[in-house]
Amino acid sequence: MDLIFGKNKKEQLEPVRAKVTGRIPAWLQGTLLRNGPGMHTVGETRYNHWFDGLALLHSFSIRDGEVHYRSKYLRSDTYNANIEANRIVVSEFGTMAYPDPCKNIFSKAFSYLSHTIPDFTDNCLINIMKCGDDFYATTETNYIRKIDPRTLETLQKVDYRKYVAINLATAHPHYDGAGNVLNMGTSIVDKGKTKYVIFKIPATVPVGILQPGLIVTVYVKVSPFPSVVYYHSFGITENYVVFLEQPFRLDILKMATAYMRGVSWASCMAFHREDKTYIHIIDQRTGKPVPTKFHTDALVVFHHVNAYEEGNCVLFDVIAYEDDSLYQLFYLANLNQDFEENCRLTSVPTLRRFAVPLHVDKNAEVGSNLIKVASTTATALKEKDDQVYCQPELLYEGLELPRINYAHNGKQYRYVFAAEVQWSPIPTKILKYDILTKSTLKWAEEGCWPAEPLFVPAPGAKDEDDGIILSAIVSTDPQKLPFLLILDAKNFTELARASVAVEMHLDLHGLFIPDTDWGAKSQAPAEAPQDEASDGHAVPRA
Ligand SMILES: CC1=C(/C=C/C(C)=C/C=C/C(C)=C/C=O)C(C)(C)CCC1
Ligand SMILES: [Fe+2]
Repeated sequence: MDLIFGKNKKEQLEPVRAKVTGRIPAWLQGTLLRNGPGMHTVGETRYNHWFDGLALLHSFSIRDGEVHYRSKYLRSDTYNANIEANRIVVSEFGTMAYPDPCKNIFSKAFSYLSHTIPDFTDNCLINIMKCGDDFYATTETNYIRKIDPRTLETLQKVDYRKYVAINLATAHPHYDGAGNVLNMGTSIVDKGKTKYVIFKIPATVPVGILQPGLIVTVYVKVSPFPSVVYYHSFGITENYVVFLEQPFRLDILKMATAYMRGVSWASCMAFHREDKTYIHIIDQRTGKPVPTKFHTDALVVFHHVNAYEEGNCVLFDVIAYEDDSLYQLFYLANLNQDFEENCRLTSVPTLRRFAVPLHVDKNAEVGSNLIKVASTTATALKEKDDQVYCQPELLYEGLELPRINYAHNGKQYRYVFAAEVQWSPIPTKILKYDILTKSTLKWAEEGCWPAEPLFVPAPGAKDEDDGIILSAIVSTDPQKLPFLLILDAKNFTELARASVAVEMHLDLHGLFIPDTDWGAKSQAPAEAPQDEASDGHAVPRA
């Protein structure tokens, strides 16, 4: 397992041509760009957690039935400082690092006191964000790194704090129809208060870099210090934002002393199973929340799947856990040979649908179900003190890394594409879940670990599932090369696979850039391949 998780991956700087079998649809022209941790050891030092690894970008360029692969480490300030020192000198989620190991406790304390809130890492390893014509690697701190999606070169470092008062921001922004970015962030101590901020980055950002003043704050929710909710994503409907105040919290007082105590940020996070989860529904135009206090049981959600409005309700779907075991399992010490034993989730990720009434009749009877929508069995029960208790509908058990046809984001939809996971967090299958018929289609192959399945719509698509699924597959079998899998999203049959003789890493998230999307200013990139497929086999043209 260390081969897949802990081993440092080599970059593939020159595009390498993949060996394609099957037929790639002629319309599929563009670049699949993805991000994830690729290096966990620097010199003699090793990160503790898989989410700490240095960001390794990789891309599959698909053009005229051919596929070219390349990968490059994000040259973040963190990467450069580590490589120069030949050891880990910047703290990450699960690893606290000390730039100068000779410093005693007093100088450590001084170093802390001179940074009331630490300058977090710019190791943007989680996702890729599109802003106008620009692309950024993202993580959950205040930094994003602009990248060149063609060459995977690292460009400017952008500090969100220059534009909006936040210390943390999600790596899962949303986009509206005009391409404006909607994201959420947290200001951890602003005049003694914690603020959750919804902000917008207009798509008209000038080519180059974010400009001050271009980020517009939409909503700020304030909660008393020191409670800081940890959240990894949020949901949007046409008019609302769905924000889950889950009892999975960062303890700011612990964080303030973590550096001195020599413990990681991750150790300052805790799940409080005795608490409730509060559901906030915020009007995007006014920034005002629906005033009723909606709550549900304690849960942990990393990924929102989709949300939409129906019959005076907001319906929203999430992948929910009953504890925080997911983050515990990704400590590299667990991801070793005894992986099967060490790596059992104590709670299986489940797809759950919540229904929240937008208007609550003050006279409704206590105990009555306020949901009149026929499409779900989720309930919202009126309580004595005008609170509403939401009980979700369980749709499917054992899935993570959900994706949808993004044209249906915020709207009614039918299909969830995801990786199937059971008691271990490692995906072994790709799955299509039909919410209407509650049926599934699956793809699996011996020893194959699929990445998040990404849906790309076919041109002129009519049905929600008219298109293909892209997933990068790594294998536990050393004889089997990693490959890009292309499935027909309708019936889940394999259309093609593109194998590459490289060390591919298990990644997290990414996006597909159709060639038609490259800014008018530039052409789709031409590849100058180092020809891997020149072994005489014909590369089929669709
Ligand atoms: C560095 C750092 C953080 C990083 C968190 C990361 C990197 C989380 C990654 C989560 C993933 C990959 C989840 C997948 O489902 C915090 C805790 C926000 C705050 C303190 C500083
Ligand atoms: Fe994520």
